[in-house]
Amino acid sequence: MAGLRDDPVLGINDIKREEKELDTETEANTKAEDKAHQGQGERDMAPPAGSSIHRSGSRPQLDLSKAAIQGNSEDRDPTILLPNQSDDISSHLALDIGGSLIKLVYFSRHENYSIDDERKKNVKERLGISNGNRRSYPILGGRLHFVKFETHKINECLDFIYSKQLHRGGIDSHSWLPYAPANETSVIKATGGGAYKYADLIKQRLGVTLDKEDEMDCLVAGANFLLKAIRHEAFTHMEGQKKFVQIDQNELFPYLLVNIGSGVSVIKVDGDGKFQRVSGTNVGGGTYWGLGRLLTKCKSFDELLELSQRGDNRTIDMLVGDIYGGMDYSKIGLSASTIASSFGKAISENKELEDYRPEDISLSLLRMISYNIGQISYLNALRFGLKRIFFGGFFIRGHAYTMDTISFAVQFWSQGQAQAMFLRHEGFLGSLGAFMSYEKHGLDDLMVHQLVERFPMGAPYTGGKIHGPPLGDLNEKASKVRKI
Ligand SMILES: Nc1ncnc2c1ncn2[C@@H]1O[C@H](COP(=O)(O)OP(=O)(O)O)[C@@H](O)[C@H]1O
Ligand SMILES: CC(C)(COP(=O)(O)O)[C@@H](O)C(=O)NCCC(=O)O
Repeated sequence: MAGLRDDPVLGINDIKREEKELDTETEANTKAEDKAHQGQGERDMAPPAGSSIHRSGSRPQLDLSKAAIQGNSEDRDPTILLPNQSDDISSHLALDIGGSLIKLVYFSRHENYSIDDERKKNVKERLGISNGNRRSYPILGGRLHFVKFETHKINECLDFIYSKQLHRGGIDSHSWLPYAPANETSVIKATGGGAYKYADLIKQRLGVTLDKEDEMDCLVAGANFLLKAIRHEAFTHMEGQKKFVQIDQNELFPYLLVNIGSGVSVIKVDGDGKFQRVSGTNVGGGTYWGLGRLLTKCKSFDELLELSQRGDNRTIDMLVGDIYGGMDYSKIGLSASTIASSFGKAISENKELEDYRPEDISLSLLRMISYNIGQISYLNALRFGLKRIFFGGFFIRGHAYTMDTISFAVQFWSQGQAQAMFLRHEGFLGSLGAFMSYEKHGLDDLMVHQLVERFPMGAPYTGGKIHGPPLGDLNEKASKVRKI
């Protein structure tokens, strides 16, 4: 094939030979993929080669069949592979502009797309195989990427979008989609309050209009997509142990979704598009970061979280034992180590304000807010008789102590009847929902049992390391409560 790359003018025999090669390569790729699945012991879950979800009409669509997380089980905000994606979707980008963070989801074609592929595309087009706006040959996969920026640094986010030309369908979209109308991507989907607040700025900087989607609709759509379509998305986290949970699609609803962003929304989800926001609290992620910054002078959220890992909250929090002379208050099920009053010990007359360590303050604050949210969540689950509570939002930050505290509160108050679960794409529910809203991507058509996970099945589910004092012996405390 020497010289082909340099010489775009091909003879008909070259074109036919190219065409044959293309088909052979496609077949080989399919086989290789099937083999890879077999190697993971997941052959039974893979659909027959070439099968994909039902698609109607001739508009390019997102193909979620075989959608899977890329990377190992501990990766943060992992990329989602779409191995069967064959259409080059123009809806490349969606935004969730929240009170604290901007979340981006964007689609890219498979990285291996190369000049070779461009050559094959030309061949197809010359042969007249191209089918209007729909290609009739696979582009062999794509990816969903997840990126976030701080909302107050929105200009950095816009620079990023511009540098990758995401608002115009990606950096190489013009060579790829020569037939796409120039204004096709001039509207991008956006949700969150910032979709209203920053609409003018975005129009000014990128020349695009935001098509605004309701934040709650998007949160629910994003959560349902992840819970139905992505294996190893949801997990429990107790005493430092992370365990993935496989959710039977038929038993998913109803569930409680608690999104801990700047503030907290509590949503009862009954189905796709069927939900009710049943509660909320203004004591959320913004409270931890805002109050934490005031009290510790930390420069970043992560610095505040790191501080908490070296903290001991017992110097700040008033424990039951502090009040009861070191004893449990067993009659009402409280051990001596239970926090009786968050920050209650910071009133000591023997200490100056400077004597309270930022590390301890950060941990007290983290425990107070996480525990409180866990408790409110449990009460709402109880209100509606729900057993499963999924937590999303970037307050969680994949942080082991935060998740353990929330789980502890749910477990303790429900006496083990309700379960807290977390999502690997915790903070991207809204942006995913906005992305999905470009089209009805046919979630109902998805044969979820056919979806496969790409990281090795044998990956250890170790969970994050716990820093800080133990939360307490849950079994001991719970049994005490039951005795009352
Ligand atoms: N880098 C960060 N900067 C600011 N807040 C962060 C960061 N990482 C995690 N957080 C936490 O995430 C919260 C925002 O979560 P998010 O789900 O993005 O909500 P929102 O939509 O309100 O921005 C913050 O209030 C803070 O607690
Ligand atoms: C107003 C919000 C929906 C905005 O979402 P966010 O940017 O915090 O993710 C949220 O902050 C919230 O639900 N606050 C709690 C308000 C309340 O119920 O008291």
